[in-house]
Amino acid sequence: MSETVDIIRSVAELRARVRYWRDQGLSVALVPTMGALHDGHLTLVKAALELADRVVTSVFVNPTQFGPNEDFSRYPRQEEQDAGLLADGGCHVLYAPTVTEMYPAGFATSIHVGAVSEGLCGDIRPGHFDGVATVVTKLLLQCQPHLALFGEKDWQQLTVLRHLVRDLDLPVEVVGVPTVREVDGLARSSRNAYLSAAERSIAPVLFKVLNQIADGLRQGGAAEELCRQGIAQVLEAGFLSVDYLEVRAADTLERLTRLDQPARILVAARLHGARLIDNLAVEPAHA
Ligand SMILES: Nc1ncnc2c1ncn2[C@@H]1O[C@H](COP(=O)(O)OP(=O)(O)OP(=O)(O)O)[C@@H](O)[C@H]1O
Ligand SMILES: CC(C)(CO)[C@@H](O)C(=O)[O-]
Ligand code: BAL
Repeated sequence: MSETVDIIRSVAELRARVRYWRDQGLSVALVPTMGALHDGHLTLVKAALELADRVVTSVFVNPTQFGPNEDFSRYPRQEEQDAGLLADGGCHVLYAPTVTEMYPAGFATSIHVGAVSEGLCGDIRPGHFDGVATVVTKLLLQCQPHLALFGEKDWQQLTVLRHLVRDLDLPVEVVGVPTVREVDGLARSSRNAYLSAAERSIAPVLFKVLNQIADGLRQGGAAEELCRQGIAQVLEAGFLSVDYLEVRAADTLERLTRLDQPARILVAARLHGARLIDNLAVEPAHA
């Protein structure tokens, strides 16, 4: 384990470091994050260290993926603590560019990934996935890693980024990492820090409902009815609203009525303190 992690803030310095590694024949993995690191992020770093010789973790709270009424200004920022966690986790470089390094004056380009960006979080957070696709393209071109790792917790994001890399022939392998959960099933998320104690005790109902719907689908149930019951259960538990609870094809994110192909059940719901998302894989018996 390293005791410190090198902090790099400029594209030029990051490029030089990665070129130096590549010249030595070392492989490089990038773990993009928005910081406030938790076990979910550290699991991505651990997976990256198993797959590559050198690991860069980026911490950048990307303004362009937040809507005007979202939590950009209050999103947790704790670089010193993040640097300590990354050092303990064996990460080699923390890449933490400033907003002006990432978006210099006059920046005017945006990347839109069609189809899989629409619906679900794409409808609820207009422009969100354009912001994500644009910043991830920049991070990939700045770092030029062999691999980039993303969490399955953000399944629509992972799907969008797989399409982005495929459609633009970006020379990087996208690796998805299964969701890391608390013991009661709640997906680890930086935004869990916004929850009050009472909300924290309600939050695991999301994972419970996802599992119930998966069981219902495996028994031949109709997706729409199972989701309708699930929404009622989430609201009854104390959530203020449900943005969506849907069964989609795992790869194309097309809406499914029954479990006739590998699927993902995806949910986003709001407590007073935070909007939480989660999802669960479910496969037909003879997929
Ligand atoms: N519980 C988790 N398990 C696996 N991967 C995760 C988990 N939480 C986050 N990640 C992944 O870490 C990367 C960085 O995510 P991010 O920094 O937005 O953290 P987050 O906890 O998802 O925060 P937020 O509260 O903003 O959703 C993404 O690829 C995300 O999918
Ligand atoms: C991929 C990402 C780092 C892009 O800002 C962000 O959307 C996240 O943390 O999931
Ligand atoms: N983890 C997804 C980033 C976002 O919610 O903006």
